[in-house]
Amino acid sequence: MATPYAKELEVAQLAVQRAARLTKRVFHEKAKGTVSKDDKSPVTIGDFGAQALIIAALRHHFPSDEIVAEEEAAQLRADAPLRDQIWELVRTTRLDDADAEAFLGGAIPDADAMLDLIDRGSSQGGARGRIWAIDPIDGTKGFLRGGQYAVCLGLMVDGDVKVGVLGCPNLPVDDAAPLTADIGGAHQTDEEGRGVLFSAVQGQGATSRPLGAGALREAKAISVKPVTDLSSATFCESVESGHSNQSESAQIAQKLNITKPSVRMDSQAKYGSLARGAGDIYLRLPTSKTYQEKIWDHAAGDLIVREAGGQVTDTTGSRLDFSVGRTLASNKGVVAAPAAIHGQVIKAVQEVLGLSK
Ligand SMILES: Nc1ncnc2c1ncn2[C@@H]1O[C@H](COP(=O)(O)O)[C@@H](O)[C@H]1OP(=O)(O)O
Ligand SMILES: [Mg+2]
Ligand SMILES: [Mg+2]
Ligand SMILES: [Mg+2]
Repeated sequence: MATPYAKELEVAQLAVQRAARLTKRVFHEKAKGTVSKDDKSPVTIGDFGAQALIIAALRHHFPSDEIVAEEEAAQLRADAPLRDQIWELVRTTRLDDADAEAFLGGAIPDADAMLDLIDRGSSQGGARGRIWAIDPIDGTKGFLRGGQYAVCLGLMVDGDVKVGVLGCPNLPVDDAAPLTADIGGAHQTDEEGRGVLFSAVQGQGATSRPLGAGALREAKAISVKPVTDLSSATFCESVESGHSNQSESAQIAQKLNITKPSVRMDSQAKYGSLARGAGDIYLRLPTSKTYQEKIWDHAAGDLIVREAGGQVTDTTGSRLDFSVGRTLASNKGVVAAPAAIHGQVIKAVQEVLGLSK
């Protein structure tokens, strides 16, 4: 019997790898074609281009699947120079391996087809059927700042995440590298030391491999690091204080007798770092009563950490619920940690947030 979701996994891994290749080209450009969206958050030509490439591959293999993606093409339809800049990027980005490129369905025919593909990400999500969640660049602020970012893709079936893939071009390849916020010293070029592809299928464990430019590279099984002494634990959180309450996380760390300062890192790279034991705890504490986390910001990371032996819940201790639409409308915040200590962490979170019963 074939391994469940083997094809979805392979398509997702190669699609993320190809999209990451496009984002790396933009990352090294001075001008990243940044425009601001109606919610004032930034988006670059890399976000749009990566979304087009990923959706092209998904449509080629799974044409009747639904897609929830962060970006939409409306702005591009009204801005021909921006559209053409993105089209040039998309047209010229492919995997080095001809078989892998053909497997993804080959080139997008023209700029209009590219716009239509970007707009295929408008599903409202929900609890029924096969729905992909795409964040083409998660951590756009990190991307613009020269920090960490991630190309994120997850597949939900009836609201339950079955496949998760994260492409993290700026994380060190070495799973054992200490967790640092910066992207490695100047000596580390892309090729030699950076770029990781994390993936997981429900019930089949989690892996990491070097992010390649062609066929998939050799994978290694990964797992969270068992924490014996909490006081030496490393906890990570957003760089952006607007995305997570950093004073509350400091109080929680104090309650847990954690002495090391937090590692502040952009994007779902934090989930990947936990899954391979580089970080121990991820705290994402609400900064507003109304903000609802997007499903594309968490689907892949949630599965990868849990398949690596971690536990991921919101601040009340409930699992993240991906079945209620484009957002995690029934959750507040995120707490991720090795399963053995998650209960202790949640207790401290609830005491500090005043949620304890
Ligand atoms: N108030 C908020 N609370 C939590 N996450 C937020 C908030 N505002 C934006 N985000 C999202 O945080 C994600 C990045 O997470 P991190 O800070 O850990 O890198 C982005 O996808 C960003 O969405 P957006 O793309 O709309 O800005
Ligand atoms: Mg965004
Ligand atoms: Mg995001
Ligand atoms: Mg994004």
